Amino acid sequence: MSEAVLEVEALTVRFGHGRLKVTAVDGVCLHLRRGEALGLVGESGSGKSTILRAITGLTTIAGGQIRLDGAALAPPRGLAVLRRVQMVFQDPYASLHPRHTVDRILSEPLAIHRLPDRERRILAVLREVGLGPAYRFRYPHQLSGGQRQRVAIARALILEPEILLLDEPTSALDASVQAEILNLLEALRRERGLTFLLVSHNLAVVAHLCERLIVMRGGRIEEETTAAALRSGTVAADYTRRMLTASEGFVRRGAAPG
Ligand SMILES: Nc1ncnc2c1ncn2[C@@H]1O[C@H](COP(=O)(O)OP(=O)(O)OP(=O)(O)O)[C@@H](O)[C@H]1O
Repeated sequence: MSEAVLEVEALTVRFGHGRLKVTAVDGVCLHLRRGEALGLVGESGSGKSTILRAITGLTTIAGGQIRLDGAALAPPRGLAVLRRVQMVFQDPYASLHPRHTVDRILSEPLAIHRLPDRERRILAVLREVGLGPAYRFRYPHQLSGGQRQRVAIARALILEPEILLLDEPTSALDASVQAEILNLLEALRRERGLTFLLVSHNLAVVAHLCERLIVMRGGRIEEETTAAALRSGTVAADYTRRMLTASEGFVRRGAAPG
């Protein structure tokens, strides 16, 4: 078994001041091995997105440590770290600049990271996410929701990251498009040997992409389990069982997204 590429140790994140202080993440530990896909599930407000934001350095941490290949990350994140760990957000409508073409959206990270071969990289990554060169000079409003999310994935991939942090990557999409994007992500992980940390409220989505998952509740880890245990309904915590029941039809339909 390979070593952990990403380690989160006793991560604590707080927001607000005084009596309004909220502990959004409370001593969370998680480890990701290279090439693994780990899911983070849990009710709204349980701290899932905050963990991803803390890893990328978008959120200041109050305690704990985040390590990449054994090296502790300090704020602000350097370009080398940002290149290795890329994030894909839920809403491709909000995450793509409305007045920038796909070409410009994909060129920007290359310019920031001073990567050569712009032309070759853009055409290659568009092909990889299933969009031909015809899409290169379109604006986001000239794309469907699924195509926009493909562009958002291409923008992350163009830097050749090792780890993708996926924050509800399919929940803004129609069910049929969700399945296409999940299949694309699965293929990319296999072909590029990527490591995924996926946040989703949808247990079927997590079971589709991840072998292992962590159930969050109130900023803490409630249970660590596997997709196989979810499918067979053999989860330990009552809370996880209730989530499973609430994910209507999950057990009956197996791990199909929807
Ligand atoms: N920037 C912020 N300022 C203040 N409080 C915040 C901020 N970001 C998150 N929180 C609070 O931290 C807690 C955890 O939020 P977080 O977004 O991580 O939850 P989540 O599990 O991702 O929820 P959801 O599934 O709804 O996205 C919540 O109580 C939220 O209100």
